[in-house]
Amino acid sequence: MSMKFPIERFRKAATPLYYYDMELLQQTLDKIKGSVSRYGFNVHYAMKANANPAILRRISEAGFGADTVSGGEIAAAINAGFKAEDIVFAGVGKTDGEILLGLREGIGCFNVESAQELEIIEQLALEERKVARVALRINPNIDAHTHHYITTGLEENKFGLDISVVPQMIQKCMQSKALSFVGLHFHIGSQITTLEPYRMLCERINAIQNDLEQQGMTSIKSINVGGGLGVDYDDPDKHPIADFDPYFALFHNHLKLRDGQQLHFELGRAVVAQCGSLITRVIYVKEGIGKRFAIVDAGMTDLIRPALYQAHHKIENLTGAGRELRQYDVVGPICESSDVFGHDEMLPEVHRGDLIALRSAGAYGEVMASRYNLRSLPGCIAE
Ligand SMILES: Cc1ncc(COP(=O)(O)O)c(C=O)c1O
Ligand SMILES: N[C@@H](CCCC[NH3+])C(=O)O
Repeated sequence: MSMKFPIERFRKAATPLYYYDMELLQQTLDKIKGSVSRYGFNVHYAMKANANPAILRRISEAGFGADTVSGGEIAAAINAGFKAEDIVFAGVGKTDGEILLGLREGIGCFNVESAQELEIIEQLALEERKVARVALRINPNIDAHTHHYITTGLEENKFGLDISVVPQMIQKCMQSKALSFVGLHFHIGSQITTLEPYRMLCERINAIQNDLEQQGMTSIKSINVGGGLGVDYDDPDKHPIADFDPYFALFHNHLKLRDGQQLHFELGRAVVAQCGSLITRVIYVKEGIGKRFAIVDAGMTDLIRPALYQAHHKIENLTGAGRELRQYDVVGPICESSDVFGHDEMLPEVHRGDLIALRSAGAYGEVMASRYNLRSLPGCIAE
């Protein structure tokens, strides 16, 4: 069964717009909370996936923390009601200004990605007379078997620290009055659709913990395993809520947490992807040579995932019920040949003015929109 869309609202609205089904978001949040509370785990929502204020507020009200990657995200998280101590801050290139913001707001943790970054955080914390809580992000060299552009835990990737430098960085934290070491951070990639990479991650973390303990380092209070759980882009109505139970159970079963150690997750896509759709209007239908194009008013500026990762979002003609199926390339108005949402899509005959939904667009959709071609940013209905 397809999602129920408020089509009459869309008819009156300017398009393109992002539509968020807030009830589905709430059900997803309830499901995650039920699932993690069984094990006492924590979730920091990776707000890079979607920082729409209505979405952020709903997620903060549900009691999640926030995983941020910029000063802008820290500020937006605080505005949306996330408590500073529940905010973690990752990223390979934190600027001095962003670190200062994190220190002054008193965020929960800096996920540190290089030895030089640790030096700078220490120096700035000393100047500010603050203690920075830090976790070290380790690159576990695990293949997440996902798109090349969104794998993050391989040695060739820029993210995280090589394990060889971690003991001396923990020592540095122990010796500094401005640094407080809280734990280890990992994140292996995004849109991961099998649990095997996570099982490997658990084994890797178990080995790392054993090694560090043998070197006398026993003060790891928290383990953060990042996010990455994938969603079903092919059939969003079959799986409107991702398979959270086996995912959390895997960590419960395979990760050897020490007494009192906390486990954190940083899920983004699996929280918000399915509640969002990009709604666009057909401007023209054009007969090409051996092709028929449905030219819509949304483009790669509104949803860049197809152009950037060859991703496919399910396409539905919301206003074509009862019409015969015909084949279309669904394309946007941008002056780029990659501005294509779908090739050879079978859709109920498309007419000018029809409303089209690009499904599963709640994650890395609106937040990645740009003004290329000096277009306006897409609108939004969240209800
Ligand atoms: C450090 C970190 N944590 C969490 C996430 C969230 O990933 P996802 O949206 O795939 O759950 C990302 C993005 O890949 C990330 O870079
Ligand atoms: N933006 C990507 C995911 C990147 C995740 C951030 N590390 C996507 O749309 O799939």
